[in-house]
Amino acid sequence: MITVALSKGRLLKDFQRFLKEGNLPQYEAALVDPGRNLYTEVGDVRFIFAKGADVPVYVENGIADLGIVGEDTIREQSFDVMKLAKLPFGKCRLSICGLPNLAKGDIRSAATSFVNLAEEHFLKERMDVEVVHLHGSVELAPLLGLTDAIVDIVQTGTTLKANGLVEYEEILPIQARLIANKQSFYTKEAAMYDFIQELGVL
Ligand SMILES: Nc1ncnc2c1ncn2[C@@H]1O[C@H](COP(=O)(O)OP(=O)(O)OP(=O)(O)O)[C@@H](O)[C@H]1O
Ligand SMILES: O=P(O)(O)OC[C@H]1O[C@H](OP(=O)(O)OP(=O)(O)O)[C@H](O)[C@@H]1O
Repeated sequence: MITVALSKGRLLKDFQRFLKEGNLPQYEAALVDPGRNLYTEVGDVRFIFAKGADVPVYVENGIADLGIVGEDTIREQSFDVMKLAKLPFGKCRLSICGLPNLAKGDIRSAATSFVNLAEEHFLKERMDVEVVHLHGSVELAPLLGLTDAIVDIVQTGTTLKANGLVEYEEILPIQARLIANKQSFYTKEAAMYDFIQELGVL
């Protein structure tokens, strides 16, 4: 038995579509609507449904052998896991955004849920920017004068446009990643390869 950690949000829906397109009905059917179930088993594969940010925690600690998580999650906080493959879904980007006509030199503060990634970028760019941590609805910050800019995920641009904000600079392209526990390939080699082979992502 191998355990695969999945998020319960948009990446689960994307993975379901991926399974449907990949003609893997046995797994797709099990994931259609887990409801309040936090795990399900299909043959020798157990899927657990976690908060996206917690997926790498289960993989790093060997509770899960594999996991599907956004690149942003495993870049914002480092985890001792194997990054196996980029998956063809969950595509978005982490960008600097703000009100129109904001000059780069005028950015003195930026709100974000990705403090480490934002501070890493501003340090690299030698920009003296105060990073303010928010947990969500980050677009409010420049609208209400909390910060000059934001560092947030942009996918379609709909949220920015709806709030009169513009995207200035992409700092990280993002897509879903398949990650693995470092010991699982030694202890469950055959089962790991069988499942990954079925997904066709390596
Ligand atoms: N518009 C978007 N907003 C946030 N994350 C996005 C977006 N588009 C793609 N993603 C990717 O999806 C991941 C989040 O998906 P996940 O399934 O973990 O949770 P969610 O859909 O954000 O729901 P929640 O975090 O509220 O449970 C992000 O880490 C990012 O890699
Ligand atoms: O470019 P768009 O397609 O508008 O997507 C970007 C928006 O989506 C996310 O918010 P959301 O509320 O969906 O997710 P969250 O709960 O992680 O903030 C993100 O924080 C942006 O606000």
